[in-house]
Amino acid sequence: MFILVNLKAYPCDPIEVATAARDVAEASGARIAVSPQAADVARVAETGVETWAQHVSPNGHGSHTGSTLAEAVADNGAEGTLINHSENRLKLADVDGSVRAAERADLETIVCANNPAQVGAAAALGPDAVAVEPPALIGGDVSVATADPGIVEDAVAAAEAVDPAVDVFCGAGVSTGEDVSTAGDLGAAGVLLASGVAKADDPEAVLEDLVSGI
Ligand SMILES: O=C(CO)COP(=O)(O)O
Repeated sequence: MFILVNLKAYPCDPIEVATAARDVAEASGARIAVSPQAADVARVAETGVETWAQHVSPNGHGSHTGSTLAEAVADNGAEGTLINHSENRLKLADVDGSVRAAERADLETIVCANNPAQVGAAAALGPDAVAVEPPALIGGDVSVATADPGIVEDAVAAAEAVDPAVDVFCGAGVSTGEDVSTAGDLGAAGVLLASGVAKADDPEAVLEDLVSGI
């Protein structure tokens, strides 16, 4: 199970979380990545933790003010990127463009989706993985795998029907090792989470609990 910690725009210290994630990954052998804001990608990557962007633009170099180029985040140490997070939704053509831009920059890709139908559409675009995150459960206390196990199973089936090579992640409300374990039992290859770590008083303790469920 891959654990990806999305720091969103939370007011946490990205270096504290990155350092904790690096240490827990090294000690446990688990794959843990941290996804900071674009401005923090370089210094998070410098800690040695696997670093992901939260978004990349569909365009390449040129007259595109406000872009987050896949090439730029890759040059600054990112190894992958989220695309189409529920809080940063794109048009279908731009999801495709962002996946292609990430591929050109050798970034791994996870395309987020709200429901199994969108998972199928996202899988058709050929990312490395898709993630189902029901918006109503994001930021809540109950894990998607507990609150709505059927949505995870249906997402796994939807991706499998389109492209069995595309992994399926789930996210929303994940905060414990038991949540990780339950997600794995439903067929998820990993979890996305944010508030459980970004808002924690002791992010390292939360991460240690999370990897206990792998
Ligand atoms: O959106 C999420 C991860 O990308 C999930 O957020 P929470 O873990 O805060 O529910």
